[in-house]
Amino acid sequence: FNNPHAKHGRQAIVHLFEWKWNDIAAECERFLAPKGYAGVQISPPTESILLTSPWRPWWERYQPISYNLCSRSGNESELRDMITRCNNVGVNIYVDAVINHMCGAGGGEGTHSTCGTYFSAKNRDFPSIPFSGFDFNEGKCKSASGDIENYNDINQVRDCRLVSLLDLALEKDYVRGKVADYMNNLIDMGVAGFRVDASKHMWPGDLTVIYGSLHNLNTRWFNGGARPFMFQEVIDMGGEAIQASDYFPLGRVTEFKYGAKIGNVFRKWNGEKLSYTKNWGEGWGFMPDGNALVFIDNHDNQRGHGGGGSAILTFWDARIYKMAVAYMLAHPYGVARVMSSFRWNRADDWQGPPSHEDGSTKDVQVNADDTCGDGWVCEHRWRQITNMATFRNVVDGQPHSNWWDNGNNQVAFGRGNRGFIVFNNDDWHLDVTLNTGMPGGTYCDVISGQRDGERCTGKTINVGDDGRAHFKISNTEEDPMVAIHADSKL
Ligand SMILES: O=C(/C=C/c1ccc(O)c(O)c1)N[C@@H](Cc1ccc(O)cc1)C(=O)NCCCOc1c(-c2ccc(O)c(O)c2)oc2cc(O)cc(O)c2c1=O
Ligand SMILES: [Ca+2]
Repeated sequence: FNNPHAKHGRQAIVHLFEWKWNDIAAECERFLAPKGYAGVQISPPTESILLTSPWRPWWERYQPISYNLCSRSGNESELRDMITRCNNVGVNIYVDAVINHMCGAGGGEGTHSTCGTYFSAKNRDFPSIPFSGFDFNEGKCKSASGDIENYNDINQVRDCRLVSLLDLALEKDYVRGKVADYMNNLIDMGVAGFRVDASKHMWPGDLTVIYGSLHNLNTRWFNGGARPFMFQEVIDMGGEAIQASDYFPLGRVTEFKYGAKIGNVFRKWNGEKLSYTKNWGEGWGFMPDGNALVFIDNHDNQRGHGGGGSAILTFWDARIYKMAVAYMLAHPYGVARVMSSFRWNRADDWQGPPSHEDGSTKDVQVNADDTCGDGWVCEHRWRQITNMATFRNVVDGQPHSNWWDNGNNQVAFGRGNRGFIVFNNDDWHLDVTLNTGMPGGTYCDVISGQRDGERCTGKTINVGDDGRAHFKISNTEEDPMVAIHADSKL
């Protein structure tokens, strides 16, 4: 369950948060495949409650009311079409699976759902699946309110309602069967795996049984016997009864400490310095490399709450955000996920995706310069990030090597003989000759530009036969970093 089944040596996953299926399909063909992204994490594809107060918040999709594949992003046939088109160009699809709960207990009853299916929250009645009152944990939860009140009581965290969300009784064969049917339907369509939402709130034993009943991946696109890639969302910043390691036997786990620490390092908060990251990875207390799914920000903590607090870097802090994403993509630790966001009014962090008056999601607008518009941020399309996704592919398998630092916030490191990156996060010039470990030759910097035939559109770096090169990076540059790799050599 730890293998993303990436194709053609591709490495990075992109979370196309709230994108419609038709836009994702187009993006796979026109951008993600050509640029070498490995796959896409898509928003929950199931029918959810339809909330109007506040107006269509992004988190309504995390309140399922049926397993009909009909949502803000499109219907079942659009989903099938997108999965097929992305798979056909070697871009995998990973589904955000919300299987811990249904909608909030106060969700009311009726057909206020994304596809008009009837449900009743107060009667815990979801006839489309069907789930009835017997299929929820009401009786099992021992807290006074029925909601989780104490995060150090592991029984409450698993068996009580997370912020009033109706909690599924996943120890029941019937419920396990319905959840597995939902996931197997998607596997048979061709998805490569799942991001499992709110995993902290489900017993590992129940998840073990559910994952055990999942089909192998569709052999139209994957090798026989391929098991779905599973990565569990577990917000573990330390200090709670539940540990990320409880979920290691189930697949990869989100490492929330990664984004929190790297945010402090690049913001230079709490005395952190870039030169301290010489032993980045397990040396910083993160989970073992083979268990980790890493990211700078995610859909929840980019809004300032969730795992990581105010240190989390986002597209709002563009200059140091690009440095942190570049660092993540250059470093060998973990499976890397790049966030792709939409803009919202900072005071209204509940806001959903760019949409029309009727609440329907707007198409993604792609500009002539390959950036996005109309509220879509498309961080994954920013040249510095895209080129570093390519860097990660080119250096795959090469060890972290040739570390240098100035004892403060200027550092450099290589990946064997296939890549090298230099950062200047100090308030003064960087001007130094370093051993890159790379073959002599002329290389294009892939941050300020890239190789275009026999010329560089950005900076040019000359590496001597001794592997040494001279780097000059002013602290006032737009992007105070330089990266070269085997495929950017003239
Ligand atoms: O802010 C939010 C939504 C956050 C959210 C949504 C999806 C996620 O995957 C996630 O990690 C967070 N939701 C708002 C509004 C809200 C939504 C539903 C509800 O019943 C009550 C309120 C909010 O203020 N939520 C309370 C704080 C965030 O508490 C939530 C967490 C959560 C937060 C911290 C933890 O350590 C943790 O283990 C779980 O997970 C969710 C998972 C869901 O599938 C749906 C949710 O509503 C939530 C969720 O509310
Ligand atoms: Ca639960």
